[in-house]
Parts: sequence; structure tokens; C-alpha cells
Amino acid sequence: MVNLKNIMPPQDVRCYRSSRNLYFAKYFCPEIVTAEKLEKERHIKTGCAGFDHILNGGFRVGTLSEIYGESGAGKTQLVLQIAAQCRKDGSIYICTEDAFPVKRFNQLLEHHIHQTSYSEHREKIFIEHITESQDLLSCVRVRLPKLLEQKKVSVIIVDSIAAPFRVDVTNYVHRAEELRELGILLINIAQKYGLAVIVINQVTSSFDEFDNVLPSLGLAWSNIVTYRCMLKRKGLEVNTNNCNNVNVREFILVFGPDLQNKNCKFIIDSSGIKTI
Ligand SMILES: Nc1ncnc2c1ncn2[C@@H]1O[C@H](COP(=O)(O)OP(=O)(O)OP(=O)(O)O)[C@@H](O)[C@H]1O
Repeated sequence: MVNLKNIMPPQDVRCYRSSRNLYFAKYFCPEIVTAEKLEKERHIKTGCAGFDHILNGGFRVGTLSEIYGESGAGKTQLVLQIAAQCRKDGSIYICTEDAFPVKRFNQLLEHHIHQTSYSEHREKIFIEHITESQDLLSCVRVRLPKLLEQKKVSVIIVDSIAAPFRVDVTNYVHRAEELRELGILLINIAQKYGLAVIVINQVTSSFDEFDNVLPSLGLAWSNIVTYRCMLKRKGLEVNTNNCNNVNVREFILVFGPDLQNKNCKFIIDSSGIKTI
């Protein structure tokens, strides 16, 4: 596994940072995502057939997807599984809360990757640990483009996007501006390098009319997200196969420009996520 901190900024990005106007011209004009364009794009599989079916093949390359849900709903499990089954190209995993869960990732690799390519695959995941919003922005502005010029990567995961922006928020306008810049930078990267960006978001203490928890970071962030999925804990249900109680969860596609709102139930075991 490779630490992103060792990667130096590219010359052109350093120039753009010194000139605010040029910087805005380069990074704040993302291409418009049309339905025709989406149709041609590749998908990053989730490693779970039921989820891929709802997402019409997986998370789309060139877009920014969000997975949100309460604690223990399985958000980290899902993104680890996505990183574990990206066999051909690498993945970038940015942790903003806990350390990267190596044990869980290795457990998933054993199920998704053949033993012979196990160590080779471990070399293809680039891990960064960032806790401050400014550090996250600087990583996305500078280190990610540098790395992506050198390595083929198919997915960037941020676990979670909320943590660096939830500490000591006093200036909400400034936070909204930072989130907007971050979102646009990530979408530009997704389109330029042909990869999918998947971020985990936490929930607020508010509920919608159906008693579902709401994602944090507000409207400023919601407007940037292309696909939004929710994971939900449903509680214990009897498994008809072995008559034991299993912890059932639900995957819900909340919105996507070209997809219907659908949902499915799933469980988590050592091999990962399975729809039921
Ligand atoms: N190997 C495993 N076998 C069975 N269940 C597992 C396994 N690994 C994880 N789980 C289940 O997944 C749940 C945790 O999922 P995960 O950490 O992905 O949740 P999360 O939504 O990311 O939570 P948080 O927001 O607190 O990080 C655990 O409560 C556990 O029930």
C-alpha cells in the first residue's frame, strides 16, 4: 500500500494555485453530464449483483456518488468491497476518521481476489489519512492529479466526506464554498481520468416525512452529488436457509439522473455484502 504524501505536486497545478483567476478557470467549469454521455460511460462494480442491478451496472465513471446512512449500516463495508474487487486498475482510499481497516480489507480480498494475485492487488490501493478540510482540498488539488498522471486508478473513495467539515463549524458560508470546490475538483478528476468518485457521508439528527435520517452537509453538498444511495439497518430477521436470526439492512437508490429509485435488502458476512 502506498502513502500519497510521497507524491509531489505537478508544476502546472502549483502555477494555477498562485493565480486565483486561472485556478477558477481550470477547476470551476466542469463539463455538463448529459444522459447520452452517461450511457457510454463504464461502471465500477460493487461486488454485489443486487446493487449493480439497481445501479444499472455499478457506480458510473465520471461521476461523484454518495453513500450515506446511520452508524453500522455497512457504508465502509461497501466501499471496501468496491476497492477489493477493482482487479485491473488501482484505487485511492482517503480515510478522514479511523485508520484504514486493513484486516477487513484483507478478509474481503481473500473472497474477491484469487490467492496468486493477492499481494499484487494490495500494491494497487493508495491510502491517505486526512482529518482537516484544507488538507483534503490540497490533496485533491495537488497530490491526486500527480498520482493519476502516473498510475491508472478506477475509483477514488473518501471515507467520510463529512468528518473534516463537521469539526468546529462556525462559518457555514466558508464551509459551503470549500465543499463546492472539493466536489467540483473531484468531478473534474473523475471525468479527466475516467474514474468513479464514491464518498461516504454521515447523517444528521433530522428525519424526512418517511422517518428516514437525512444526509449531513446540507444543500450546498447535495447539489454536487450525481448519485445518492442510502444504507439502512432494518433489524433482525429469520434467515429461511439456516433458521438463524440475521441482521438485515437495506440499500436504497435515493436519486440518480438516469435511474429509477429502487431498493433491496442485504446482509453482511465475512465474504462481504449479499442481497437477500
Ligand atoms: N466480517 C463480518 N462478518 C459479519 N458482519 C460484519 C463483518 N464485517 C462487518 N460486519 C457488519 O458490518 C457492520 C459495520 O459496518 P460498517 O463499519 O461498514 O458500518 P458503517 O456504516 O461504515 O458505520 P460507521 O458510520 O460507524 O463507520 C458491523 O456492525 C457488522 O455487523
